[in-house]
Amino acid sequence: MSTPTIEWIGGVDGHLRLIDQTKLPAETELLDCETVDDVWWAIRKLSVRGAPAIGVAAAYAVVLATSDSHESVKSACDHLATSRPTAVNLFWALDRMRRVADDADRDELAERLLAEAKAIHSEDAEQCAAIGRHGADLLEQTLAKGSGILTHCNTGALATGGDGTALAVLFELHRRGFGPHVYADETRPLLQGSRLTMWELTDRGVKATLICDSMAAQVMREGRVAAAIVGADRIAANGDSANKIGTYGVALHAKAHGLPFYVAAPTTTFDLSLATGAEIPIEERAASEITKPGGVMFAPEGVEVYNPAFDVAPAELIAGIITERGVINPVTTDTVTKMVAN
Ligand SMILES: CSC[C@H]1O[C@H](OP(=O)(O)O)[C@H](O)[C@@H]1O
Repeated sequence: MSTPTIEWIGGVDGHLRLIDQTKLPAETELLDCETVDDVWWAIRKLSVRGAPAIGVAAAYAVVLATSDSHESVKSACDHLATSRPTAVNLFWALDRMRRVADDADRDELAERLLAEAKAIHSEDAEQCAAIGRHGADLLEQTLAKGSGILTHCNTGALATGGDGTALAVLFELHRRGFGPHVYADETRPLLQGSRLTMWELTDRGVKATLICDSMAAQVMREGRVAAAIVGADRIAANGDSANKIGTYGVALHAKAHGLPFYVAAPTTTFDLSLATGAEIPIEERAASEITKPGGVMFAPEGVEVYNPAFDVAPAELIAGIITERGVINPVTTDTVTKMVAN
């Protein structure tokens, strides 16, 4: 992927440039965000999406506020926090920006904010690389070369400030000559798997097969995959992990077929203030994403719709959580806290 998912253009008076992911794979359209609200809408519409990428984009958005006043920075952070509720990286990144603003004098505010946003971005890229290495080490030890590995949604460069989380592991396995065969769930209703993951895997030359979400159990039953690996949007202190809707089903299917189910996420995706996944806020999105995607009528007008964007895989279904610091296994409050707490 030659075009960066997220790029700051210019200096403190610059702007944020994003790939508009709602237009992929048909076209690679760039979105130039000049205001905080431009980024708010980009996050809300999933022009930029994926827990780490949302955090990085929000950090840069704070720089777009009229950053010569602390009050404008505070209101920008408060506004951005209302864009989407589940990915904890958004709130973690905004808190980091608030702390810098609190510590900065007025005449250095803009420079300090831009430096912090760039640091959040580069740190995420390093975390992605480390997750890729730790995950590839683990799967090389536990799976036969050339194994099929199932994944759900999109967790690559499009979802992060670097090479991805679960996809970073698959990219690293590919680089090492392990030859993974990736089975990618299309991931209804917004099709991040078919539109984005297949785009990224194809671009990198990774062997990949697209399946409907409803096919995951059969693919496992036929022995086509030896494991599943997914990302996360918020992980509670006991290891319960919120991720794209359908992930809980993948975890249950993996358990039923005796296959390991892994989660890959940076420590910035953990929320130790929540004891269990029951407390994770789950975003509900518009009915039209199901009934009229792209304006095409898929259901009668006015039907009742339930559209949660995420679900929670309980820790007991997770074989290991791959972080930039190493693998959490077994997944318990004790092991999570030991790995994640600073
Ligand atoms: C690397 S985190 C990616 C994570 O975010 C996705 O959700 P969305 O596309 O709605 O932002 C999905 O849960 C992925 O696993």
